[in-house]
Amino acid sequence: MLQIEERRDLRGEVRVPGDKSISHRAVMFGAIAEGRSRVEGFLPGKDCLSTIECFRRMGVNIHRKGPTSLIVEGRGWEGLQEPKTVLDVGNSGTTIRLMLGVLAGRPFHATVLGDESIGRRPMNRVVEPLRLMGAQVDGRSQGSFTPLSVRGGNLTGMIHRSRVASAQVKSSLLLAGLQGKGVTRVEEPALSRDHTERMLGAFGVKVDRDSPRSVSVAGGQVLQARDVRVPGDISSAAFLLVAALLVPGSRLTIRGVGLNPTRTGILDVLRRMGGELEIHPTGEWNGEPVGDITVSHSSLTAVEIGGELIPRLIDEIPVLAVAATQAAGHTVIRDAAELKVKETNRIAATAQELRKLGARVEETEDGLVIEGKTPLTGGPCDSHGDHRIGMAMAVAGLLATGRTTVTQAEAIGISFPGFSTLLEEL
Ligand SMILES: O=C(O)C1=C[C@@H](OP(=O)(O)O)[C@@H](O)[C@H](O)C1
Ligand SMILES: C=C(OP(=O)(O)O)C(=O)O
Repeated sequence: MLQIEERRDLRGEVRVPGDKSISHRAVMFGAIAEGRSRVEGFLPGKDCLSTIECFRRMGVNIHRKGPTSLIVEGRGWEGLQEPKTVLDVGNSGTTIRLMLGVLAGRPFHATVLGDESIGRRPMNRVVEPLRLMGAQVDGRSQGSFTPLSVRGGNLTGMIHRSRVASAQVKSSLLLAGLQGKGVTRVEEPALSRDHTERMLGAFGVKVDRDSPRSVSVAGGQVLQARDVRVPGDISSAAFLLVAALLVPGSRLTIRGVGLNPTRTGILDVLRRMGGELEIHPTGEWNGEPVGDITVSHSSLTAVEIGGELIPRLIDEIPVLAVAATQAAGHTVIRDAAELKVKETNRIAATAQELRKLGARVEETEDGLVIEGKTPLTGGPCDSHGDHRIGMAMAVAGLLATGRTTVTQAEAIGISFPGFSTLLEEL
């Protein structure tokens, strides 16, 4: 259980752990590449450790050289081996969906499963197109849910028009497409995070950005090993940004944060709300922009958000809702139905937990309406086993009067190991 006391002035200069999306891809792409890749700044969160374990089970040697440093001995596509035991992705949607794209083209059988939460998340969004490309996939409810059983095959490229803006779907199909005949193109309703496109490029793959919402790869391409330096995770930084905006007297600098424009929706919205944020780009690490962010306590006003902005801040919505409780007016979040199929139903969990502290939050079909400014009163909350809900409630606890407790707080280690220690040090 995490205990949080009301705080004054969060001050200092910090770094956040490595980007989760980029860490997963560094391990996977390193594993299927030819040669040895070194990864620095890797996120040692539980989800990324699940990715390491799954690829080890396919015969890939991955050496941990320290908490955030790895060597991946790539085996090339052909070198991946049939796993002798199940591939357990734990709580990680990114691991399972991207790995299914890899498995779809491998000439062996694999059984894939995860925890209870993974068992509720829709897999048909990747299973159906992968079947159309030629993979054999079966599983619970006709392969819509884990456990899944995959026998990879000879794949043929296809054009897939995704109903959802999902980087996991896009990445899975591109990974399958690289192993298939012909071209695979993925079109999405709005641009989702593009780390796969950027990192495949860095590994020597030709990726065509046909239009802002459409990307394609030709099959038969090989990845060449390369070293990856992982920027700090802007999704983790978001918790500290919101905390510093809301706690009076705060001023905080976060260094070395990824500033990929497909991920910076949270910065745009916090600024629109009146948040004082200074953003200093410092360079590019393997095709990913990086910089420092300084944030100061600010008074906020409500905003309405939806449309193409949503995929650019999808994981930040629970903590954005915390910010909205302190913004004057009604904050309206729409077009975010995808939140219902994350680790938990994040629309319901955010509303339920924030209300426990006195927030005025209404659930809608595809989002939330939050009324501010509302004083929060400390009390017992629960993470629902969802790291982002746990951290959002911890941030709420920093401004709520008295003491807030968060049960099932161990979930935070999925993406932000050291979160509570870092908060204490500020
Ligand atoms: O590709 C990725 O690394 C991710 C994509 C997003 O999911 P969807 O692709 O389901 O939107 C995001 O919510 C998740 O945390 C990580
Ligand atoms: C949704 C998330 O991750 P995943 O889909 O990889 O489980 C997240 O980290 O918020």
